[in-house]
Amino acid sequence: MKKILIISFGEHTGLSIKAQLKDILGDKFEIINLSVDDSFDYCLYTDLVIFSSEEVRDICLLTVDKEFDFIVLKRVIRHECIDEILKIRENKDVLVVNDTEESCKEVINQLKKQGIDHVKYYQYYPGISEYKETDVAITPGESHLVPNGIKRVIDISARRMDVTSLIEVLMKLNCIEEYGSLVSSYFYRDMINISKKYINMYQETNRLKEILTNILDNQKNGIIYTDIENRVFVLNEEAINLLNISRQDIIGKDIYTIFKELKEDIISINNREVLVSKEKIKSNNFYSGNMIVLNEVKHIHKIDDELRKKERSKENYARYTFDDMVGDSKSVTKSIDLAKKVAKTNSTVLIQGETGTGKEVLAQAIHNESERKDYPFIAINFAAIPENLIESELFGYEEGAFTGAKKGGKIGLFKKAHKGTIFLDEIGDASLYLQSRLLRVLQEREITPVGSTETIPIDIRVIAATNKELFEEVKLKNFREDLYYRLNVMPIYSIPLRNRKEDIKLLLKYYLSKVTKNNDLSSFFTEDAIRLLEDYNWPGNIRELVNVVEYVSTIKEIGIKIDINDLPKYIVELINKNGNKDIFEAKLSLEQDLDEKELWVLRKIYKYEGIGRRTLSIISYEEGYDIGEGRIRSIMKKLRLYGYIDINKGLKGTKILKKGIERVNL
Ligand SMILES: Nc1ncnc2c1ncn2[C@@H]1O[C@H](COP(=O)(O)OP(=O)(O)OP(=O)(O)O)[C@@H](O)[C@H]1O
Repeated sequence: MKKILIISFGEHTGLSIKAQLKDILGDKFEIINLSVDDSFDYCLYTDLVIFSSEEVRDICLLTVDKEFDFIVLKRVIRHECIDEILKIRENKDVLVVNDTEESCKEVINQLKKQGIDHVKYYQYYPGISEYKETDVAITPGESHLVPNGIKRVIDISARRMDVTSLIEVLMKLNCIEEYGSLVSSYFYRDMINISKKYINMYQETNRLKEILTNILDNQKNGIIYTDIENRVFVLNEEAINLLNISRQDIIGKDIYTIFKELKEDIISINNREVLVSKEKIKSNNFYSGNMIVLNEVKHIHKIDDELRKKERSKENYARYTFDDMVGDSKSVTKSIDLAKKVAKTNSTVLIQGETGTGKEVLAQAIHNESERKDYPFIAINFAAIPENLIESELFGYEEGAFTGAKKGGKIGLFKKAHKGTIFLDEIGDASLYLQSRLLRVLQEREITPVGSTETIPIDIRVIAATNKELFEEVKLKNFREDLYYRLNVMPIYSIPLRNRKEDIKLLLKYYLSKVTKNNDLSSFFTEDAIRLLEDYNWPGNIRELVNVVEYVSTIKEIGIKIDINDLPKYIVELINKNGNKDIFEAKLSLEQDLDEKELWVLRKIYKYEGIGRRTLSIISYEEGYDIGEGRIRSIMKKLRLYGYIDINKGLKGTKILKKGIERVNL
């Protein structure tokens, strides 16, 4: 059996050459591999000695003075490993890692010879005293030698024999006839693989190009991509359409032959208003081109419009319509007819009326009957939000406008209401300072966020409401006269329940069917109870009536009608004592309606409007009342039932009502 000896710097290289030879020659030859550091004299008389490189040959021949047959291999970097190296940025420092200095040099030479010379190579091998600090390394199968700190290692595995070297080996061994065809198919296979790879890449690139073109062409915005020299590289259909230019006429052209300058601005292009913006594109952290976006202003308005319509579906939504307004009485019918007419206009509305008469319901119904119904309905209660917060709630603020301001700023309620309706509830409670701010908004129809100098135009309909006699407040100089007249363009009065007694039965029926699904009053109440409820003056108006219905439906037992004694005690006592006259003067009877703890809670709500159950409970412990959160909840329910407070979620919070204030001040 013929023998072949392979000599290389490292064992790894020798083993790889051996494997390649075996792949072609099979087991017909005995193949030994040794390193230059081994003693190889004893086996030099083989049929052929193969040096893995010229450097190896030179070292070996220096130490040996025998004649023997040898060849020096030419080796090449495997094609499948080249792509990764080609992806490295030009002029990047790259470490070439191998087991010895010579083998490092060999790989570097080889890379350069094969034309891969766009990067700067530096050697690294075990024992090197100093080496270039970088974050990319290339190694021919010696990844374990790569020093720490390298982020990307490209393993090109051991280089393979060049075809000419293989033919030389076969000729020296005298077996070219036998193995020639095998060699050609061995290398041919390689070429087929390369071709396959490039065909796949080509197909993939075409597919990606097609996807990219589809994505770009389906954009509503015009998009133009330029290279770093501002030459147009690609653009989509919408850009072609907006610029009214053919693709061929613009590709490769300097973008500044089309646009004088490219700063974010609205410009007119072929009689269309277009918002132009330019952004630098980075690829692997390097500036690689620019993207110019052309956005037709009418599209922006459309998106804004859609967003605002969506906004409506959240908390900024008006639930009530005129269909929800129960009432047959002449006064109510007249008031609803007027409100329906007002709804069709864009005028500011001022709704005045006692608490609980349905001012907010009316405001929502007007909004839903108006052309603004698909846009937000934003309500803000001037009596429920602390004075220092109202300004930023209404007008929003810029980032960093004050300590504690949210990052990115905040959109004010006026801006949120754009295109819709803003409901300024309890406007009579607005401070004089806020009144002057509001006056400006109503006059100028623009807002200035807190901490900003920029004004934002707004298109809103204003509906204000109050349970104060606003004109009296003007006379007392608590309310600005000019603002009063600005608001009082369309005055509507919300009628107290005691002035529309014929609606009481209707309302009882309506809410009974809502709460119990039963709309037969006579099977629910005794006649006396109904009469008493009709006689009652309802100082808390419809809200109080709703609470009473909720109360009686909770305590009602099956088969037993609600009688006078089942009604809330305070109603019965007031009726007995006063024959339904001068209800608010019946202070004595009221004194017994709340126990000490209940009164304490009412007082705290009066003092700290908007206060929550949890805080109330904590304060109660501090002040020695020891009232748990659960008990506070039931006390609050009772206070609401008695018409002393109104419990709202969100911005409004818990609010003391007129009747509650009177009770506290007894
Ligand atoms: N016409 C109506 N028909 C049926 N229910 C009504 C009607 N008007 C008001 N309500 C009901 O009465 C209650 C109080 O209404 P709303 O909050 O609109 O009164 P308000 O006058 O705004 O009160 P406040 O001045 O205390 O804010 C709500 O539960 C509402 O559903």
